[in-house]
Amino acid sequence: MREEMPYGTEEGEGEEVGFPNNTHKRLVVVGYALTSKKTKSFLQPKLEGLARNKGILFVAIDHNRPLSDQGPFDIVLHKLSGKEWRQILEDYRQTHPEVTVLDPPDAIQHLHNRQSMLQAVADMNLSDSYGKVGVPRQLVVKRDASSIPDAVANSGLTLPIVAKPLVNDGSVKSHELSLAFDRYSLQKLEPPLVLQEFVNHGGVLFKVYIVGEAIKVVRRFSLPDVSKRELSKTAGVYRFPRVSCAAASADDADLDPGIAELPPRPLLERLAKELRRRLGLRLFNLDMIREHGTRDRFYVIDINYFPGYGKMPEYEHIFTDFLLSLVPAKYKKRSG
Ligand SMILES: Nc1ncnc2c1ncn2[C@@H]1O[C@H](COP(=O)(O)OP(=O)(O)OP(=O)(O)O)[C@@H](O)[C@H]1O
Ligand SMILES: O=P(O)(O)O[C@H]1[C@H](OP(=O)(O)O)[C@@H](OP(=O)(O)O)[C@@H](O)[C@@H](O)[C@@H]1OP(=O)(O)O
Ligand SMILES: [Mg+2]
Ligand SMILES: [Mg+2]
Repeated sequence: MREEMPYGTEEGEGEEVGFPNNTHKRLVVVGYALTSKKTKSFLQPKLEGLARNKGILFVAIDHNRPLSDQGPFDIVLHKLSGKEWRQILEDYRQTHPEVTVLDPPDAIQHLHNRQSMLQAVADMNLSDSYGKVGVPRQLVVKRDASSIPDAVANSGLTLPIVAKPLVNDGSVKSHELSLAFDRYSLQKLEPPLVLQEFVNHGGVLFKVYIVGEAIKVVRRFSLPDVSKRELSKTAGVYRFPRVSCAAASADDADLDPGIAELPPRPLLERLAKELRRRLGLRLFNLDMIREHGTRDRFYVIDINYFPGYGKMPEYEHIFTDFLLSLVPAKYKKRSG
């Protein structure tokens, strides 16, 4: 914790800090290591402003200086790739057990492979009166693209198939997905790949954002359904752009209620709670779809670490409350 001057004496601290006069406050210091794109989308003025009012200060981590020489931090927030950075964080966690590192690098690493990413969902086998949550059937092809047609036939996977790079490291390439209408065309793609059954879902997906215990769901436009007729008439593999990320929100669209209805809250609560535990993560989102024609059959198709929270409604309130929930009560601003 950093000890601060009494309220009002520090330049630029403004009138909104809200600590009583003549008392010392302790700021919760959050060091962040994010790409410039992420910093821009996440650390928006409305977040920094609200955070400051609540006694939270965001400080950029300087990559040219040892982490231990910086801070002291209460929390380290990060989304950077690379082995070197992971090692720096692991060492820092060992030497600074009092600092909350969001999230542990090895837990994040688990999401860097599209096969292991969904394993926790498959293992859960979640099914209750609110619905059933699974993952689409999938097959991993490590090498040798020429083996794909036979592998697909033997696995019983049905077409169309979504081909996704096995490695999900945030690179542009790791988001280059294709939709294949016949199994022979898949030979054109470059393994390592995950081949996943395409599940018709009415062209709308649910982004389920998780911040600690908080959950927010939004609708996004997604790939349209593929009819049997269309499938029988089409061949080839088609690259498709980053639909879910680029697509406009589908929250205000005039949609078929059977497609647009959000997944039941109790189901999401259970799913999120269990995934937080199994993945050891507190900051992630899920892409979830409802099988078209069903009311309660859901699939998780993607999990992302530290996603675009800037697009989550009320993220600034949710995130600041979450950060405060991580520090001991004595540091929190007293209300009233
Ligand atoms: N099994 C599937 N069935 C139907 N549609 C799918 C399936 N898998 C992916 N999609 C569609 O393709 C989009 C991209 O897939 P996915 O979310 O796995 O990729 P990503 O590159 O990890 O995306 P993000 O930008 O969310 O990280 C999904 O948002 C959805 O529209
Ligand atoms: O671009 P945004 O900030 O919105 O966030 C996207 C984020 O990009 P960034 O972390 O590089 O910024 C992506 O991460 P990488 O796969 O590239 O690691 C991935 O998590 C997307 O799902 C996020 O979009 P969302 O799922 O929230 O729509
Ligand atoms: Mg996705
Ligand atoms: Mg993803």
